[in-house]
Amino acid sequence: MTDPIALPERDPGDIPDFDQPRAEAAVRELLLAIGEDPEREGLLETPARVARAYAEVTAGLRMRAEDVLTTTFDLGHDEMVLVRDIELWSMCEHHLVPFTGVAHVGYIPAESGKITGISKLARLVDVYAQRPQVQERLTTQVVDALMTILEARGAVVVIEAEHLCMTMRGVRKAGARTVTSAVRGTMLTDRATRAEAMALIHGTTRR
Ligand SMILES: Nc1nc2c(ncn2[C@@H]2O[C@H](COP(=O)(O)OP(=O)(O)OP(=O)(O)O)[C@@H](O)[C@H]2O)c(=O)[nH]1
Ligand SMILES: [Zn+2]
Repeated sequence: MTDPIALPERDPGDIPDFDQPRAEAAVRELLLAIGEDPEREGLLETPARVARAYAEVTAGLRMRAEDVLTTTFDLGHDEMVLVRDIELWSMCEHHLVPFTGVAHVGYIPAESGKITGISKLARLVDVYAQRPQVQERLTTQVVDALMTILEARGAVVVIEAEHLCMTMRGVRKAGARTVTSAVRGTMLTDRATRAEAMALIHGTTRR
């Protein structure tokens, strides 16, 4: 059985284009299944709208991490870079409802000092967030991309998110936040570095 967390990365080239008519037909079916009338005025455009919304929130399936981490500079900077509180919207693959929160993404550049633009770290989060996901996989995919594509010496990703499948339905526990973290390379092996990253993430060095 394949490990549901460590899903093998699919090449976006192997993923068919978003099938708008098929998605519209499925939404229409869902409306019928819940006992609604897809022909009533307010719902006439709904299948097309919902389909477009799904295309948007799953756009990451057709994107490659290496295509967003393109801009790299050789600044000779080899100290930690960390972007905190990157807003995040993703979709839980179990219920297809959103989970939302923040990602904190940090890395220690390669010795060559190869770094990327800070906005690219936020784009990287979106590449993996805009797909049906589980939070654990999202976390490890982002950290592994930093290690392989930027050849970072170390990397850390912490995600704090609220899952609507836990708040709007099911167990209905509003406010519960799930925290996941993934740590690689020197961030894992060097205690001081790791402590520095965690202090930055938790904002204890802010003042
Ligand atoms: N580990 C993990 N679990 C998740 C994530 N998103 C949703 N889940 C959980 O996936 C589980 C699916 O469990 P099931 O028992 O099959 O589904 P369910 O009957 O709808 O479960 P309830 O949500 O408890 O009502 C639930 O416990 C969800 O809370 C995630 O990102 N990571
Ligand atoms: Zn869910």
